[in-house]
Formats: sequence, structure tokens, C-alpha cells
Amino acid sequence: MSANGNELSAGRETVMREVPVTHAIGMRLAHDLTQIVPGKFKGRKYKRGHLITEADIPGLLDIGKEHIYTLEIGDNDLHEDDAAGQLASALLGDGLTLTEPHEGKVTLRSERLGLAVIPPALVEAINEIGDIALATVKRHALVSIGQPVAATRAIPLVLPKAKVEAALAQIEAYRAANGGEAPIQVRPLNKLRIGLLTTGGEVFSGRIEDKFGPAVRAKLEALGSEVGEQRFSPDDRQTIVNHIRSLYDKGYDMIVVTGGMSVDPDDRTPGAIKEAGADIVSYGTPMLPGSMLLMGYLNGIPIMGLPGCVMHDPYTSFDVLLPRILAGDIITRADIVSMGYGGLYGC
Ligand SMILES: Nc1nc2c(c(=O)[nH]1)N[C@H]1C(S)=C(S)[C@@H](COP(=O)(O)OP(=O)(O)OC[C@H]3O[C@@H](n4cnc5c(N)ncnc54)[C@H](O)[C@@H]3O)O[C@H]1N2
Ligand code: MOO
Repeated sequence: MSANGNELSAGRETVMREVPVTHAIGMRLAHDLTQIVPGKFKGRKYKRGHLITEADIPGLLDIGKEHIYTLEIGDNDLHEDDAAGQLASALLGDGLTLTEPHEGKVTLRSERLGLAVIPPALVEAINEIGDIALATVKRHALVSIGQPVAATRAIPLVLPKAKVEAALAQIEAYRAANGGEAPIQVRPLNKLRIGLLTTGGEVFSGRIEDKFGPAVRAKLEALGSEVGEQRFSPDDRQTIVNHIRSLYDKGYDMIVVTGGMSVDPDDRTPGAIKEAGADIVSYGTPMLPGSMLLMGYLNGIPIMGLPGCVMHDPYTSFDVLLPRILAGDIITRADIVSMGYGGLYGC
């Protein structure tokens, strides 16, 4: 049979034959065979190219294989492993490595802790072609070493070359429009020194213990950055302004101010950040938790006002924006606006 159904195409056609496993001794498997035991195992039981022996037959029957294919790939087709591999290689950029093909799938794994670069429009254009799947993490996701960032898989065992060529053409067009950049990358995070100012009369006076410092420190250190200095301030606007200016003068790469971010009369932080001279990208972020976060720039240095939830909730708007800032992105109003869709994490 012809796998691509195009009887007019020139060249040798793909030939697939079904052979009962009981007659397959001495033949080689044309593709990986999978076993799934719910809750225990999911993966390759037999590898492509495996030479079938009599001892394999009960195991093949156990995973529901009464027949196997013999396969001669024609000139106009590709084996699933090769289709997935070609697509994955074309997408591969800095900070990623490819896995070997596995059950028709090739994975792009991160080589570092960093920020995923993924173009959603290209991912959709490739998936629009059909018969070849590309699944990725979300763009701007923080990824760790070894984490899968994208994976390609051919849907049929044998795929028309034209489908892969269509996908490669999309990738080529993307590279041409983006200065030759590979579509999928993991950008490294810069190591920043942060000046931290903790506001709140109850903390300043020693009435309660500071919990913001340890929380911010832990989040920064997990991403390779550090708090250079932490200061404390009562809820006095001018005192907060003076501290911000002094932290700026000390040359920190970023300034973070905690507490006093919401609606009470003692919440002085947003006004003080503005008075210190910052350009405010947004006060208010459409994500919960983290809605009262302020993002701004003070003479080009990122400055953030962090609401109380950041010391309490494991994942807030701070966790979305911080990796991007560390990767060197300038946060815009459009970035903030886009955070609302999918931004409800419970609050
Ligand atoms: N009526 C409204 N109430 C609240 C709103 C609102 O819009 N309207 N917003 C809510 C949101 S969202 C958040 S988040 C919280 C927190 O806002 P703030 O950043 O202004 O936090 P504070 O008022 O300064 O403190 C709240 C709470 O946290 C404790 N705190 C603050 N800093 C520290 C610290 N360094 N160490 C330990 N504990 C700290 C503080 O003592 C308070 O208990 O507001 C919602 N409410
Ligand atoms: O800034 Mo507040 O969580 O939305 O918790």
C-alpha cells in the first residue's frame, strides 16, 4: 500500500505488510512497541530494529500485538522517528539538547535553568499541517535543567515527506523574520543584586517578625540572584522615598519594596515608588494572587512593589515576572495585561 496515498508521485512507494507474530521470528521490528501498566509503567518494551525470537512471542501477545509490520519506506515518505527528529532539529536553539527518538517522539530538553522562548503562532502553524504534533511549555515559562521544553511526534507510523517539508518551511520563514534565531530556546538568567526595602510599622517596631525578607531571598536565590541588602521602614512615605533613592544610588540591579501595597491609609508604597521618580508600567496586575503588585523602572532599573501575598502564596505575579526580568526582558504594559487570562491560581 502507499502510505501517502499519492499514486502519481514518482519514486519507490512505501510497502507495509502485516505479519502474524507467530510467523515473525527472525524479523526486525519496524518501530518501538509500547507497554502501559496503569500506575506502574508506561514506555518502550521493544525497540525498533529488535530481532524477534521465539521467546518474544508471549511478551508481544501480552501487549496486544498479534501482528507486526514489515516496512520498506518509499522515497516520498518518512519513518515516524525520522519525521520527529527532523522537526525537532530544525526547532532546536540555545540551551537545549535533543533526545533520541522514542516511540516516534523526540524531546527538546533544557540544559539550564532559564526562560523558555516559544513562538505560539509558529507552534500553531506547524500543528495546523496535521499528522505531525508539536507540544511545548508556555512561552516565558521558567524551566529547570533536564526539563522537557518541547516534543515532536509523528502521528502515523509513516508520514509523507511533504508534511515535514511544510513544517520546515514554516521554521525557515520564522528564522528569516527573526534574524536567524532558532524558534525554541532557553535563555539564561542573569545574576542580579537586589536592594530590598521592607515597609510596615509592625515589622519596623519589632511587634512582629519579618517574613518577607526570607520569602523574597528564597525566590531570588533559587534563580541564582541575591539580596544585597535589606532595609526596614515604617509606613512613612518620605522615609520610603529616601530609602528607594539611596538603594538606587548604591547601584543595585533591581529594587524591591514589600508591604503597604493595598488600600489602607497606611499603604504608602505605590505613592512612594512614584515619588521616588519611577516610571510606572502598572500598579495592579491581573493575576490572583499578586493583583496588588507594582512594576516600574527607576532610570532603567526594575523596581517592584510586592503585596503581602508574595510571602504567603507559592506562585504569584512576582513568580511570573521575576524570571523574565532576570532574563533581561523589559516588562511592558502589554505583558502585564496578558497575565489575566490563565492567571487565576486561587487567592
Ligand atoms: N479591602 C481590601 N482589602 C485588601 C485588598 C483590597 O484591594 N481591598 N487587597 C488584598 C491583597 S490582593 C493583598 S496581597 C493584601 C496585602 O496587601 P499589602 O501589600 O498592602 O500588605 P499589608 O497591608 O502591608 O500587610 C498585610 C498583612 O501582611 C503582614 N505583613 C506585611 N509585611 C510583612 C512582613 N515583612 N513580615 C511579616 N508580615 C508582614 C501584615 O502584618 C498584615 O497582616 O491586602 C488584601 N486586602
Ligand atoms: O496582591 Mo494580592 O494576592 O492578589 O494577594
